[in-house]
Amino acid sequence: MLGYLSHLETGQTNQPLYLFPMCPHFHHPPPGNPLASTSCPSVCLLPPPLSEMKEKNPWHTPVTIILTVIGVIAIVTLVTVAVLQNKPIQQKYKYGIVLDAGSSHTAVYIYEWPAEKDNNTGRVQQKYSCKVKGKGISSYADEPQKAGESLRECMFEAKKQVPKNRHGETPLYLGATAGMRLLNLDDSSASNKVFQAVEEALQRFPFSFQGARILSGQEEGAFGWVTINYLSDRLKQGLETTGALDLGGASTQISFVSDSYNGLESPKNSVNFRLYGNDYHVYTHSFLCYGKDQALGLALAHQTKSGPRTITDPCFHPGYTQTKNYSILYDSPCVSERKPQEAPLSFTLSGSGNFTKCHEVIKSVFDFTSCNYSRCSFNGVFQPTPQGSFGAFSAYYFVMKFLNLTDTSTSIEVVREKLMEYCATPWTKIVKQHPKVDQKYLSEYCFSGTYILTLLIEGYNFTSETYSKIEFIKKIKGSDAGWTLGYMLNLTNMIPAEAPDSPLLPHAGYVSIVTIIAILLFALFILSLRPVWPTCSKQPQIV
Ligand SMILES: Nc1ncnc2c1ncn2[C@@H]1O[C@H](COP(=O)(O)OP(=O)(O)O)[C@@H](O)[C@H]1O
Ligand SMILES: [Ca+2]
Repeated sequence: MLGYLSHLETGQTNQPLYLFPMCPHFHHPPPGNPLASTSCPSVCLLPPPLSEMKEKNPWHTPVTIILTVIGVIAIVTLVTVAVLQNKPIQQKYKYGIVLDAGSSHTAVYIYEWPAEKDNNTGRVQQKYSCKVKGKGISSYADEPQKAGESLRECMFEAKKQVPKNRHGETPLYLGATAGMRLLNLDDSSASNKVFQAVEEALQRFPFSFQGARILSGQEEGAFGWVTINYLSDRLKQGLETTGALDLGGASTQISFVSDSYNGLESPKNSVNFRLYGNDYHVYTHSFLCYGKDQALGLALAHQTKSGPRTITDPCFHPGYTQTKNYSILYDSPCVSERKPQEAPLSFTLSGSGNFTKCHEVIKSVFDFTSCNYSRCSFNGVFQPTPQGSFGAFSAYYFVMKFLNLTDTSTSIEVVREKLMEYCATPWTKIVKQHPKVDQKYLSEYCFSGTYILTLLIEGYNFTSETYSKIEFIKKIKGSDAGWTLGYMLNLTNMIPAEAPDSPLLPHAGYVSIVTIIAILLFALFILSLRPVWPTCSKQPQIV
């Protein structure tokens, strides 16, 4: 609007309408006293009449217009530069590959992290995972070549997933766990041959192969702990940590920080870390032979001591039968010494689906009698009382998820009742209810569920209260819970011992401050023009 005062004739009332665009609102003068309302409100700077304004309006002088335009351009440029300068550059990623050679199967994990911030971590995440077809590498003891070949399909996939220009610098690790630990105990030359075969296979890929090795039980437990605490950002923020419970096929790990444990009572159960400026004394233990597949072997060995031809197994559903070979069952070093002297070739197992009896059988595979420390879990192993929250992953998750028991706010008594009912369900009904589930897994969920509960409550001494602090998890923020990420972070030195220096302000804060200052400067510039504006000393003229 050009004029700041207009007099419009309204069609019907012929009332003048006064418009003061510089005032906070327009208003009509009361009838009979048109001038009364035309006086400028005290807070409003009343502009001069149009004729005067045409001469004096500073906005209309070329210098002011140029200055304003320059001012606006300067502010826009300043803010744009501030935003762009500090904006993370188009992300480029680096990669790392870890093969988890477990007792039951091998999985390939690819991790990625922003290329320019290796050390500032909290940012490594799983990009891709591939489950190798077939069994774990330890099952290829008699044909090691095939162990190498089994990895090829997933490794070709990995080659596609990592950009070509990064292949050469991408570290590739293979870590083997309890399956290979057992094979190594049983036949070290066979285990060496398996390693040779997988190394040869992996070296053929364009990545930077860093070797294949067996992780110690301590490493497996401790890196699982690092993974879940890293993924939940507890390490970086110095928060109270979460314990880690990993249930594999051949071994199981428990790792947590306890106020009552400084590492002195049983040094072999202690792992110390300094991460982001904090010291952690982590209690960890790995029980070889107490993964769920080997534990089933222990339970079967307990029931076949005398070499019978048939057994009634309470951990399998009523109506379930299976013939098992004695030599295969007693092949594992976990039970080989207990092989009955005179046994037939095989025995037939018939399920009876009795949770209470199954619980008794499972309890018999733990030794609760000896303890040379202040407190033990089982088999004479030192363990402080479980403390804080826990993440339970791998087979803990698979089994409890299947059984619909991942909600740990459910009391232990109710969990027992549910298992009792599940185990007692006839096998034919179970198969009908789950036609798509692999029958090997399906037949064992009653055993596995009962084993998990026994391991946690009687084995590790979780109580009704501490049980509710366990969370059964598969992934955290899209990355699988497991030892592999922690293993890679450790080997690539990606968690700094000291807290990294962070910028004074986060990016958003920096941009906001620059913007506010720019706006204030602009406002100042506008106000600096104020003295040449007219004030309320003059009354508006009514035309
Ligand atoms: N869907 C599933 N249901 C039940 N158990 C599963 C499922 N997927 C994997 N598992 C079990 O999880 C365990 C994984 O153990 P694994 O990592 O191979 O052994 P370890 O860690 O002892 O070397 C195995 O007992 C395997 O049978
Ligand atoms: Ca495992």
